[in-house]
Amino acid sequence: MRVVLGGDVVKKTRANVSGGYMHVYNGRLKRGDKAQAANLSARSNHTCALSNTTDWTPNSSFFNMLDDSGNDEFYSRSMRFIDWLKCSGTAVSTKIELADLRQQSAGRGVVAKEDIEDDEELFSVPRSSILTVETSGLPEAIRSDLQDPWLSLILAMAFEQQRGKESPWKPYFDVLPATFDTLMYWSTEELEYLRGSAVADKIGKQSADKAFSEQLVPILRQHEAALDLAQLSDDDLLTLFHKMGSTIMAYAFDLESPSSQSKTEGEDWEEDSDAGESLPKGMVPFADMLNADADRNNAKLFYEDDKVVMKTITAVQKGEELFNDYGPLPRADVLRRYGYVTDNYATYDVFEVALATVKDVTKEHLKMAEAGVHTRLDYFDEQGILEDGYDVSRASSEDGPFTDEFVVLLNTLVLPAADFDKLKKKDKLPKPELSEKALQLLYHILLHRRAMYPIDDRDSTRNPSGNLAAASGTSNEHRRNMAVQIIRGEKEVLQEAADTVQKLLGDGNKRKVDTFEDEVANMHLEKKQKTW
Ligand SMILES: C[S@@+](CC[C@H](N)C(=O)[O-])C[C@H]1O[C@@H](n2cnc3c(N)ncnc32)[C@H](O)[C@@H]1O
Repeated sequence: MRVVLGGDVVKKTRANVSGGYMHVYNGRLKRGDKAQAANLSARSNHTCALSNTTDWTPNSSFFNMLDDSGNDEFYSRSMRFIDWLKCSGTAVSTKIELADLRQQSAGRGVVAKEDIEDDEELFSVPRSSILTVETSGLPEAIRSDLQDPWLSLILAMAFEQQRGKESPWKPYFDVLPATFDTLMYWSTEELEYLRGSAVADKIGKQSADKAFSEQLVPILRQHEAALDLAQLSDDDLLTLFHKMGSTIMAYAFDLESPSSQSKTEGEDWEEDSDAGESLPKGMVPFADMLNADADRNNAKLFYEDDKVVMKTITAVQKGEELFNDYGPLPRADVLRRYGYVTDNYATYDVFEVALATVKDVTKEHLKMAEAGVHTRLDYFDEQGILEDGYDVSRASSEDGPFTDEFVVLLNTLVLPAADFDKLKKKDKLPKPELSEKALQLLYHILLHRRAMYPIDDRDSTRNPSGNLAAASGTSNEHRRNMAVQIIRGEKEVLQEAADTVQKLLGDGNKRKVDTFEDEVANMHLEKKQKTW
């Protein structure tokens, strides 16, 4: 049995995708080596003249978003960025181009303009062009006050952004997002569209505010004379830090040393969610222009001593988009961290059963006293396997819908007292195969969990006044549509879990009504009647 101490368990992850906040700002990050980043010499300013290049001008086919007037701000920013990349030593294959994917609501992306073979180099970025705490101009006195890699990079980026034209990174900042659809930026009303999903509890805005206010702001106030940044009000600083944090979450990489990159694409490995937290983070210009779409991943970043190299990991045909790997994320997490949703991640959808729900249903269904439930949970905790919540996956997922930890917990909870005492004496746990009693308990947990979602999709998309949310085409409508997909996905997973349990129960399943949904509807009705 896999034992994980708290936190999300990421199964068969190809990139280390950690969760949580400070941890909110934790995105598509890979394993790294602190020493490597520390060895980087401070970055010299990019001073090369822009807009003088020949092969990356608007007339070249490298870039395909020409508009008639040539005045498109999106376009001109892209061109300045391309110029800047060249100045900073980034080498790009002639087989790819930065593309305008706004029509697909995907911003910029990278597309093959010729067939590309497997394992071909797409571009390389010198380590000195990666924006890190060390390569930024953040004064040494401030750097040395900061230990946390997230907070350090947030401050370094905020510092560079605030320098405006003085910053060597200006053309890069100009192609980074100014606004976000990540959950951090959803209003309370918009978050209501996600009612039932555990994702809304994972945003962590308050803990970020606390870390910014208690750690970053005081450091800046101490070094006021040295930084323009310190002239901002506390509120403006928090806004800027959130913007930088959200950018890092969706764009930054963990900086690996070549020796640490031993795991290969497609290899099965597991990582607990905190593994990437302490690694040095960096913004890798151009590598972060690749979008991602679940299993359509066809490129990967490789770490060499003095540069990072993006290579294909499969043959790519002309016209195809190049995709990086953000990991096997449920759509709720893709939305939370990256602010978009595509069907291709649906296969990774989960719903979470909070430990509190397990406790409540156990007490109700098994008529067990609070103390009895706690004795068992305490034992589970002593064994180091108690979690705040348990993810349930698609029935078709490789390891099945229920994790071993969840199964063992349920089996433990339903044991008769004498059997539990025996188990405890032997310092053992039940086998990870659901007993019949555990299946019955699980079915009730699923019913309760399902009742936490609105009875139909329209309920979650009504705003608090009961009206359907804003008109089509608005940002609010876009967010509502994304939320509907998340909630539908989670409800599907719930239905699949219920089907699995019913199947396993077989003849032992003497339900009052035929379907899971009917039982949930009855529960809703009973609840309503009780409140009348
Ligand atoms: C690393 S950046 C990729 C470059 C980005 N498209 C841009 O224009 O800056 C990650 C962001 O790209 C967008 N993105 C990535 N993959 C996407 C996809 N398959 N569909 C839509 N948007 C996507 C999301 O906004 C995400 O937060």
